[in-house]
Amino acid sequence: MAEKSPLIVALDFAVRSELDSLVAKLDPSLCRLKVGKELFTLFGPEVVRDLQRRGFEVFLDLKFHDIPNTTAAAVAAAADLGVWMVNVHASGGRKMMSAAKAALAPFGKDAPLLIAVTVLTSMQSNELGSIGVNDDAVSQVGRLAKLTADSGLDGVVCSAQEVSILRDQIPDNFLLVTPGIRPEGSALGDQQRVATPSEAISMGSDYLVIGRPITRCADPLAMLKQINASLGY
Ligand SMILES: O=c1ccn([C@@H]2O[C@H](COP(=O)(O)O)[C@@H](O)[C@H]2O)c(=O)[nH]1
Repeated sequence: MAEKSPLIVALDFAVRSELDSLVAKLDPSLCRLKVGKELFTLFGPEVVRDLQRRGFEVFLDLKFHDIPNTTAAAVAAAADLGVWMVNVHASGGRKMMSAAKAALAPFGKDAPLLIAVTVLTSMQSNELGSIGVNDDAVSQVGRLAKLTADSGLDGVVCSAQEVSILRDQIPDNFLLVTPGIRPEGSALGDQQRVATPSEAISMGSDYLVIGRPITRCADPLAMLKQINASLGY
């Protein structure tokens, strides 16, 4: 078992005071934090620096998806910011992902982990045809995970439902980061391919991304501690 909790709390907030009030209750020994598109668009890199000053490792979840030159520059900018993890969309292709990985070479051991999003956890297999994918989610995730590994990245974002199948297809140290985590009794919201924290860990997820079930519950700290305890942390 890893020494530190595998939980990454997704900070999806529009109101700065609500963010600050939650973060003040958390502790870097309990979780890492994820800054996504909403928070970064509203508050910019300073919000990342603020979380880092408080001792948190930050996953910058901006899911870059652009031509190789632009994506590589964006990933290098994230590395300059000192984030722990950053991501791109695997559907940007091999050239884009390889360029992003190459852009991290100058950062050496200080480079962030670079992972790629496969199929969003808000999508079901039956929606993939509408975006030109004539396969189910498991097959498409497997295809994009292999492409990501071949492009030299550190791992993928997928749902916990694909993890046990993926483990047979990818290198041992390839990271599987799984959102769509819902503790028993939590509302699914827009998530479709879901698992409980214990299911995700027992299937082999390395990191669990959890937002609303923690951030929108009456006592976020108690919920975070309860999930950690259920996983043995
Ligand atoms: O496939 C994906 C990729 C990213 N996410 C992000 O994870 C969190 C999940 O938040 P919840 O409130 O627990 O649903 C959110 O920030 C997404 O942008 C994802 O859900 N699925």
